Amino acid sequence: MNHYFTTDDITDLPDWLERGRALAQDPISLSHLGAGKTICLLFFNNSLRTRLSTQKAARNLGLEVMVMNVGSDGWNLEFEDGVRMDGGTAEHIREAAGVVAQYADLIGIRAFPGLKDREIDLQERVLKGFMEHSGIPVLNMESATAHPLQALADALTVDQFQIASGQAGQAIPSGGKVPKVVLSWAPHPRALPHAVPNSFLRIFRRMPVELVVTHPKGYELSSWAMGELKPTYDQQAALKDADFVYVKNWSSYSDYGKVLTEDPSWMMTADKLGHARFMHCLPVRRNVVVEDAVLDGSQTLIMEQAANRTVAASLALSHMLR
Ligand SMILES: NCCC[C@H](NC(=O)CCC(=O)O)C(=O)O
Ligand SMILES: NC(=O)OP(=O)(O)O
Repeated sequence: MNHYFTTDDITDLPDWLERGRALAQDPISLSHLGAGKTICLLFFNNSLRTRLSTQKAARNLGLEVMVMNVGSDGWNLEFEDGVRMDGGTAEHIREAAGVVAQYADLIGIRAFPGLKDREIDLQERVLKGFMEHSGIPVLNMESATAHPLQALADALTVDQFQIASGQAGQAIPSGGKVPKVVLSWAPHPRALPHAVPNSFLRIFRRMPVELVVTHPKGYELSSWAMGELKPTYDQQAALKDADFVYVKNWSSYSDYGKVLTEDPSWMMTADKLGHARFMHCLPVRRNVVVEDAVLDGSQTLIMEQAANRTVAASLALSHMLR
């Protein structure tokens, strides 16, 4: 069963990037793949980009699309086995997943973490419940721990801008030096998940880049995300000679789900960015995470990232359909 749950489901990343470049040029070249099949997209949380780009990609592949805001319009789901359901949950994941599979050939799911209980969030009960009980391929549209569609779009974007500097598909500029990519934490008033930085690091650890992570103390990410990487707590030092700066807030992982600081000195500014390209997954809070001058300036890649979300979804769906 070909799920797309994390970027680890990509076995040959250079091949995916190459096929992504072709799909960006000719988005309907695989329109036969999904003919006669249906995908059901289930949203437990808000979305703009994921919802629209996944629908667009599905249609480009010839799929029929059904979308449901299951968080607000569906029944409250039970995930525990063997319980007496006389409380707040009306339907068990076993029936819900099996029923969706009666109407669809593929399922896409967005289900954010509660950010209250780390062990529960790490279980990925929604995504794994659908993977276990539906019997059909499942697409992760941002779960508790991973956002593999965003990360693939980000990898495609860096790859694309290295092509622009003359080294097609290598992500290596002509001088032979690999690009320096910096993930920089930013302040935010709310507690946000770890899915975006986790998947960003999981995929960029496999790219031919120099990867640097910077954040305040207390915001260390999991060893699953970081691997051998060590964070630097000095943002200015981290940003020196950067080629791509990826800005994102996340809440504490060790003091789980807490906002430890909103220190505005971590906000990205045009001055700090220097000559680097700016990246963010969006949605972004202006003048909290990043100042207007960066978002409205010429070094931003946010629209290219958003465009590549359709390419990423096409790659993931074609993997699932094969
Ligand atoms: N899908 C992209 C990011 C989604 C989510 N951001 C948010 O919820 C921001 C909401 C706000 O700014 O209030 C996150 O960080 O994982
Ligand atoms: N970047 C992203 O996933 O955006 P949405 O939350 O709007 O889908």
